[in-house]
Amino acid sequence: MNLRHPLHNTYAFPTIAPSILAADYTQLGAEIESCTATGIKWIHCDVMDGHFVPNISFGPMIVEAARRSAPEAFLDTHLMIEKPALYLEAFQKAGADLITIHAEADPHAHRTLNAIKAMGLYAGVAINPGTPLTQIEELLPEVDLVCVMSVNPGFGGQAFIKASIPKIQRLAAWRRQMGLNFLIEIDGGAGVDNAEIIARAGTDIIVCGSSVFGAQDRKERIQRLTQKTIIGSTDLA
Ligand SMILES: O=C(CO)[C@@H](O)[C@H](O)COP(=O)(O)O
Repeated sequence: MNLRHPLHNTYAFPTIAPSILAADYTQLGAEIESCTATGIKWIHCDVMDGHFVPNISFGPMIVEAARRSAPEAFLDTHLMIEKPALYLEAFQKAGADLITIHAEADPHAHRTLNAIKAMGLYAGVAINPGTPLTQIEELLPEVDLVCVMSVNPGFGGQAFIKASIPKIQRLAAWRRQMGLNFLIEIDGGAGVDNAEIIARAGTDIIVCGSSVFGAQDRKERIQRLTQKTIIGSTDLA
């Protein structure tokens, strides 16, 4: 039996989470509003430091701008940075609801995850495509969310790594066997062509960057993505 995370009381899963990494920053507010106007309730913020990943994106100032653009949205803040513990307070002040750290970036991930929860935020752990699930086994009882990277982190618009599907299926099986309720997120290369199979694997949150922000007709794209996830999760039930 699947245990329900408390966030199920507020959000319908599976959900699409647009990643603002792919947004047009000359009009970030309008970009975010084009998603929330279509019913999107989760916004994914990809923070990159140029050390943990070979690219620099943005920091707390943009997360804070996203918060002002979407006061009601759930701000899912994915830290692809070294020493994440140093920046928790800055992202909390910026308005993050959930902070995800990378298992590979923090030798004290257990302590950092508990520090996030002690701030009253939700805590997530992410793993790269080359990182086995066994590396986070001991962290699973501590987290609200596991983010399975389906591309090597650092850039939007990359091809989906298919081995992420059996990885999600194994993680969903562990969740059942361990009696845990963490949410499962996939990040990278998701779109209309694979949203259904991703949802069918047991994914709760499907991060979509270029698929959403690359679409001229934002509403139509979000509706199609949502439809695909519903079909996939219905098969699951
Ligand atoms: O986080 C990353 C890369 O590190 C990206 O995967 C984006 O969050 C999603 O972008 P698309 O792959 O959907 O363009």
